Amino acid sequence: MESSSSQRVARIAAHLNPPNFELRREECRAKGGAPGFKVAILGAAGGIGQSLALLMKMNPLVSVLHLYDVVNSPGVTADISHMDTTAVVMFFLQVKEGENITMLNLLYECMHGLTLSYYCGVFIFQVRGFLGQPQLEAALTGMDLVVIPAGVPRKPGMTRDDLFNINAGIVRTLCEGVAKCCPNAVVNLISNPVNSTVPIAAEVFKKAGTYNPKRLLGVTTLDVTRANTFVGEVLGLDPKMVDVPVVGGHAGVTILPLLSQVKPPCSFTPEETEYLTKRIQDGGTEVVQAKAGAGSATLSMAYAAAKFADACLRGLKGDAGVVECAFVASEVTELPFFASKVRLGRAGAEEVYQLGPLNEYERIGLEKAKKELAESIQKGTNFIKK
Ligand SMILES: NC(=O)C1=CN([C@@H]2O[C@H](COP(=O)(O)OP(=O)(O)OC[C@H]3O[C@@H](n4cnc5c(N)ncnc54)[C@H](O)[C@@H]3O)[C@@H](O)[C@H]2O)C=CC1
Ligand SMILES: O=C([O-])CC(=O)C(=O)O
Repeated sequence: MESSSSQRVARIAAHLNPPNFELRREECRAKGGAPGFKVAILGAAGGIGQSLALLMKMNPLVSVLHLYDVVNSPGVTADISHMDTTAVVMFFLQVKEGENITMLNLLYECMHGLTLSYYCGVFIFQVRGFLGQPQLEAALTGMDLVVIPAGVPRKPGMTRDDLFNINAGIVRTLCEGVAKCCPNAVVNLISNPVNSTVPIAAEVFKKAGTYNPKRLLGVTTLDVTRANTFVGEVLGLDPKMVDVPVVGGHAGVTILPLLSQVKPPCSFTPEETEYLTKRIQDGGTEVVQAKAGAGSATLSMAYAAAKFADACLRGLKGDAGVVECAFVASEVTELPFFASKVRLGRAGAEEVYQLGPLNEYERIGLEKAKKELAESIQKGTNFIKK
């Protein structure tokens, strides 16, 4: 029989390593085997990258965050690293066989006045910064998830395709790094034009012999968050309650909201359908014009990217039923890539869902979307192949 709770804790602590109140620095480090995923953001000092880094720093599924950019990443890293979020606390008990000590006993005793660190390993969230091409490999090595918002944004009057000439080369270089240093990582590609940059990434990975279509996902979540918001406004519902599938791609008419499949089930007048479809398709342009030369959506995009990255991590962790729209390798249409709902799991995009029944308005929209998508996909593929 234990004479008192504190004696018992002292006895447990004698079995721990280190057996004192001080945590050694190396024991505070998130490392192989520590809980949580390793995530890199490439383009982390940009408009999207900075806010996304902040949101990922708050995600309890992440234990290591690498921030890479060609400019300013040390400053962003120093700044983000001072956030006191997410020390993932994990018990590493070394209780002798037959000691019959449960977690509940321990928690109870913690609550009775002894410091938690006395018998816990604390894996502190790490943020590390990487600057410029020579540090790309270090930034990528060992990552589970790589999120790529690197590249130039639109100015008023430009299409996303106008960004191709600059962003195609940036995406190629970064994906070559992924193929070399973390070929099994899940990649979330944000850089525009997504309809072409995803095919570019696929060709880079094929060339390197590392292509796994389940692990390459173009991020179209912002189209969904816009659709949920605008539909919520029309219906007078909290957007959190609304689920609008948005399929196709991520530019103009390739963005196809399926308003006939909105949850909760509802109907729209032809005028509402026309208004909502146009507003969702032109959501990016609406922000570009409002920013008047200062870039495109960054805050809502960082929110959407963080939401999508979290879904990917929950899938990797083994959570069931994680479903999001994304632009992926697909057999849903005759095109090699298409955005639709996908189920995220340990393998990445484990299942790509069919579109379901479309109404006449959506069938016409689908044909327009496929025509433009085919050209954008071919352009991306040719950039690497030719
Ligand atoms: N998929 C989507 O739904 C959305 C995509 N975007 C796209 O995301 C991209 C980034 O947008 P913003 O963050 O607003 O632009 P930004 O200009 O604010 O930031 C881009 C960052 O990328 C960095 N960068 C440039 N070349 C790089 C390289 N070779 N390696 C690493 N980093 C590099 C820049 O230094 C900069 O910090 C744009 O292409 C934009 O069109 C934007 C909104 C939504
Ligand atoms: O419109 C842009 O250029 C940025 C973007 O992709 C979006 O906001 O959906």
